[in-house]
Amino acid sequence: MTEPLRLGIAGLGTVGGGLVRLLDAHGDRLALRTGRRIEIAAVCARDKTKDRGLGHALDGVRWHDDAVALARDAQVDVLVELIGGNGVAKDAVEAALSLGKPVVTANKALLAHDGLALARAAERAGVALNFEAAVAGGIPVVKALREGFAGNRINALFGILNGTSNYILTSMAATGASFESALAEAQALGYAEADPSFDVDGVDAAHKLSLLASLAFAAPVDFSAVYVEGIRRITALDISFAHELGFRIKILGIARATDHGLEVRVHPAMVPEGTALAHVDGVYNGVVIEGDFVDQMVFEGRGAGAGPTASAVMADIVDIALGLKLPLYGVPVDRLGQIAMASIDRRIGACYLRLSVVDRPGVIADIAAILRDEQVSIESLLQRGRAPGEAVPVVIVTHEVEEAAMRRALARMGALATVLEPPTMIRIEEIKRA
Ligand SMILES: NC(=O)C1=CN([C@@H]2O[C@H](COP(=O)(O)OP(=O)(O)OC[C@H]3O[C@@H](n4cnc5c(N)ncnc54)[C@H](O)[C@@H]3O)[C@@H](O)[C@H]2O)C=CC1
Ligand SMILES: N[C@@H](CC=O)C(=O)O
Ligand code: NA
Repeated sequence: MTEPLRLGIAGLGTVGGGLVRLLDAHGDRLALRTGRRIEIAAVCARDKTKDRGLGHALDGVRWHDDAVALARDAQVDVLVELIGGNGVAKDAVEAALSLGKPVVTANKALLAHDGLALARAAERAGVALNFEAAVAGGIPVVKALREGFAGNRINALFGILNGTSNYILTSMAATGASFESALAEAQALGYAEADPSFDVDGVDAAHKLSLLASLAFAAPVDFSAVYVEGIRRITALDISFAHELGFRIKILGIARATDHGLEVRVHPAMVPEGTALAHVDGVYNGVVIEGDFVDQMVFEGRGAGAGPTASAVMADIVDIALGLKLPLYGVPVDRLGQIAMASIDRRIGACYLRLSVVDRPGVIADIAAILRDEQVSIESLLQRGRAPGEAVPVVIVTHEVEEAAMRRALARMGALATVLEPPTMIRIEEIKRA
């Protein structure tokens, strides 16, 4: 057996703790697989005294209070960054790369903002910067895109990329849980980000989507170019109407090459019931990738949580132990292309609209007139209940419409005195086969 591979683990929370447990359980198996013992040389976290329930797994392991000092520790061969965010995590990753040490990270926020510079630093140092855990948790989707799909031009990829928001939407639909209580459960299970608004506002999914799109299209996709909308405005009423109309509400990340550029968007969507993604529930993520030769492939698995995320982190460590080293975005930074982004205004697709209107003759006629003026064609209209003079919900499903026209119509409908709240619009995504 050759020299051990000595890890420095920065962060001992959900993922770091999971990794320690995984190595404790599978150290022998991993040594057989890689021909090297994978050992923890040093760790770093905020609170040295905290009981993390890790038994004796960290006995004799050196402790650092500072993640950069951990990265620089001469006994550390690989930095495993599991702190998160763009502060000390970034400093530690940069410190490791500058010393020619490979890095494994689960930090999508860091890579979505600084991935290009860090990819350059890793290439300069001639080491790997692996991030399988950063996207779709335990699903090996980075590996799939970087290796398995290498022979394809990718036409589109889309899916459910955030476990916490999927958990919330699923709980609201299945048990009638409130948004707040479902979020609290997801937090208690270790699924949520340190700032859970990243989960519920679509930011985390957008971080992940920008990474997947960069890999898929071999061009850096700036996170700020991603259109982002979260799930806060989704109500139990929308969920129930969705079911009635044959849909499930999911928050999707979509990256698709179109004639007017690359669409990269994250938003709640009505997903047809007969598709695989409609049944990806709870903390599970689902990713669909369309390659020109391989056609469509669907991946499903746990997108968050200690075990699945640690599994992805360990897969990256094993690659390093085996000497596998691939560029962050699949191709070296100086061979990456440029790609024009399509504005969300150019999206063409059907929409679900829900309006809270005064139950009074003529209201629907006013709404229909606006839709006619903006050339929005109605597929169906549903009014539930009867409450003369009071508020009632009206649901409209449109035919395909350009986003810009839909928005103009929404603004005009929202301005009607008889429309009592800003209208809700949820895009209907016609997903072929998957
Ligand atoms: N929890 C999950 O299911 C998943 C998390 N991730 C990513 O993994 C990373 C870690 O996430 P979690 O384990 O959930 O977070 P966590 O909050 O459970 O753990 C963070 C750890 O970092 C330590 N830490 C925080 N600030 C520090 C500092 N300034 N110096 C040293 N240590 C510090 C904390 O003490 C804690 O041990 C994040 O980048 C997150 O986005 C990725 C996939 C799934
Ligand atoms: N907070 C994230 C964790 C994994 O990336 C999620 O809920 O998906
Ligand atoms: Na993954």
